[in-house]
Amino acid sequence: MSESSRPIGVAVLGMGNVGTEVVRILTDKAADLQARVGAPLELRGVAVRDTTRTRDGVDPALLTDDPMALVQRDDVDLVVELIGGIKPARKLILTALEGGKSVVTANKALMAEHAGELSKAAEDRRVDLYFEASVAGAIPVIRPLTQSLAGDSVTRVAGIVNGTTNFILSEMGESGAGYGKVLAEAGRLGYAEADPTADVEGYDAASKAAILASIAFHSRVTASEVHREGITGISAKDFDAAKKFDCTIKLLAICERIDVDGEQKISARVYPALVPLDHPLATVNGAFNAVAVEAENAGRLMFYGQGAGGAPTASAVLGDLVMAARNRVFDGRGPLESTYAGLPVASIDEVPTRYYVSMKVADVAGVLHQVSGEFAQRGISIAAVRQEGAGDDARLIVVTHRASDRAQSDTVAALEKMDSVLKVSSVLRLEGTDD
Ligand SMILES: NC(=O)c1ccc[n+]([C@@H]2O[C@H](COP(=O)([O-])OP(=O)(O)OC[C@H]3O[C@@H](n4cnc5c(N)ncnc54)[C@H](O)[C@@H]3O)[C@@H](O)[C@H]2O)c1
Ligand SMILES: N[C@@H](CCO)C(=O)O
Ligand code: NA
Repeated sequence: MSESSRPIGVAVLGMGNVGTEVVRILTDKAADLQARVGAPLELRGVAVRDTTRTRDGVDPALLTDDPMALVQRDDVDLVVELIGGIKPARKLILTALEGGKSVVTANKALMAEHAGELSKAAEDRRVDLYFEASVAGAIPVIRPLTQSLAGDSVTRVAGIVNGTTNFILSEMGESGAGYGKVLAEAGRLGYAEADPTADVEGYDAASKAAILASIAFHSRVTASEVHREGITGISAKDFDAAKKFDCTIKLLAICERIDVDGEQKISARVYPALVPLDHPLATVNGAFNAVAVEAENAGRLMFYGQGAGGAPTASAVLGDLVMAARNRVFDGRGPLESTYAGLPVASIDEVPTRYYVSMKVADVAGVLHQVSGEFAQRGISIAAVRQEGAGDDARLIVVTHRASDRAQSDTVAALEKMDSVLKVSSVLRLEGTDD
């Protein structure tokens, strides 16, 4: 062995759903990993909250409740951060990078807010910062975007990037199962975040959208710039309504380059939307994720697989770990952060969307005319109207063609004020269609 194939010291921070699987694979596959890296990966320590708890297959001597001391050890070359959240993860990663150690993380919340600071620290010390596991678990999306498509121009990245909400929506759509029960099951299966509000309110998907938009469009987009709506307002009634239009409901993350009055902007948005049953995303169920990428020369690419869960996510972490370790051995480096395009983020108001509006109306002559008049006044063309029920149960469902989201939401606000519209019961956007 050459001098460069000295063992690579690895520190793992956090031993929850993902950390446990990473440690297992590091141990079980040590020989294969060594062959792929060109040097042995040696686990120097595992930071946990409770060092007194025994953990299968882990030497208790490796456990520590002082992650900062572990990160600073001279014999640690690579740090794998799997604690999650901003504190203490940000400081630990910064310390590692500043100390000349490469970092692998699955932390989308952190990468979506602090990518600039962390990338700079990595560049200053010429070390790697990899985060494939932070978006869509096992599915390779970061590396295809930052490396395979580095010579193309990406126009759109869109799909299902949150396993927990997709699991909940799939169950609600198929069996009509109650929301709370399905969410608890998602937690038990290791899909949900430590605080599942991040999943169901769309924060997790918004973080992923920010990461995807940043790397796809060579700009910097943070989670707070992503328009975000969660799934807590979605009910069985919405699914019934969706079925009538041959659609299902999915929480989508959409990142696009759009033209706003001649200016190129980024639209990054997360919301539950109607998706036609014959669209590829409609059949992505459970904790599976799917990401469609459109690029000027490559055309359309689809990525599909397990977007959450300990072992699938650990697969992506290990992929990054092998890359970072090989770079140590062979003195290479992964791609740097690329933000040269510096595109601004569009407001949701500027984005062309399609709306589905279901309302309870007074069963009197002229209601349809009044309602369609509100859409027409704002230049919105109607694609379909359905009248259902009669008397106290008279309902009107309108599906529009594409128009600015501002015009659509203003129309809904106007409908809510009309005497003949008793209640706007459901408003959803419609995606996965051309018009
Ligand atoms: N679970 C998934 O499916 C999944 C998928 C992709 C990415 N991720 C990301 O991976 C990361 C970890 O997720 P997880 O599901 O394993 O979470 P988890 O809550 O199961 O694990 C986190 C672990 O970190 C430990 N911890 C907290 N503070 C600590 C500290 N100061 N020192 C040492 N340990 C500490 C906790 O005790 C816990 O065991 C998060 O950033 C998450 O967003 C998770
Ligand atoms: N909580 C996340 C984990 C994967 O990033 C999800 O459900 O998708
Ligand atoms: Na991934």
